[in-house]
Amino acid sequence: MEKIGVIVTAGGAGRRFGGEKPKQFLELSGIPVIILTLKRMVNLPIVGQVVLTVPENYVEVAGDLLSRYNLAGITITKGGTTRRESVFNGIKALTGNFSIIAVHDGVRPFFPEGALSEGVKKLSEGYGGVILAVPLRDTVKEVKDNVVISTLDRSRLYAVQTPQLFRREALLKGHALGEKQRLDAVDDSILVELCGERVAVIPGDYKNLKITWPEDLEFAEFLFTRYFAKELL
Ligand SMILES: Nc1ccn([C@@H]2O[C@H](COP(=O)(O)OP(=O)(O)OP(=O)(O)O)[C@@H](O)[C@H]2O)c(=O)n1
Ligand SMILES: C[C@](O)(CO)[C@H](O)COP(=O)(O)O
Repeated sequence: MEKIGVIVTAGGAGRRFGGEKPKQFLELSGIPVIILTLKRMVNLPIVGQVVLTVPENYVEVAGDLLSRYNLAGITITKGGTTRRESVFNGIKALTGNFSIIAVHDGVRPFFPEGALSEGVKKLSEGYGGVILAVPLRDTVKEVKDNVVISTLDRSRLYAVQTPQLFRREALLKGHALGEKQRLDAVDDSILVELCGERVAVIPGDYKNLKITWPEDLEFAEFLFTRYFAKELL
């Protein structure tokens, strides 16, 4: 099986979450979120190398955490001001010459276990990238000044998740464009899309929560206890 390079990006400040410590270092049942994400990632047979990005002033903290939780072989690098810059730093820190690179949010500890292998399978059909997404479950309306403009066709609307997998050249091309135009990209897929690459969607999971707002941590605690504690404790 061909191994892939993985960037776990955790270089953000967590402004929407708020608080002193970036959300990736907060704990679920006593274990830092970023450690849970890495623990579920590093031992997957498909993973050849993991690069972790963290805010510059957390590089040492992250190193100590990896030692404390016996997570060996992970390269730590400093993040950037934006997610795009952090991932770009991560790409530069990958030492293996992987033809497929996955990017994953450090604050999504509950990604589906088979996501990377499913993504690799889908990429082999000739796509530049593969992303995880789930169909929107709610009715969605466009609203302006508290008045409904329209009701959208939700059958075409998906909520996007990570991991996202890319052919190396497609990701490099996307990030080169992002650097050149100083784009503030919400994900890596958009950079690859802008280069004209086709990006496929495979099923994500509603449990693949991104910890963004304070109440997400409470929900994550529930998900952890209910579904993941057995695997991780
Ligand atoms: N400069 C940044 C910004 C974000 N991220 C990472 O990208 C993922 C998803 O981003 P988001 O939830 O937006 O994180 P933050 O930027 O930390 O949050 P906020 O936008 O609320 O400040 C997180 O794992 C976050 O750490 C990153 O590596 N570098
Ligand atoms: C890639 C991503 O996780 C897609 O959900 C991204 O980080 C989302 O950022 P958002 O600004 O919180 O939507």
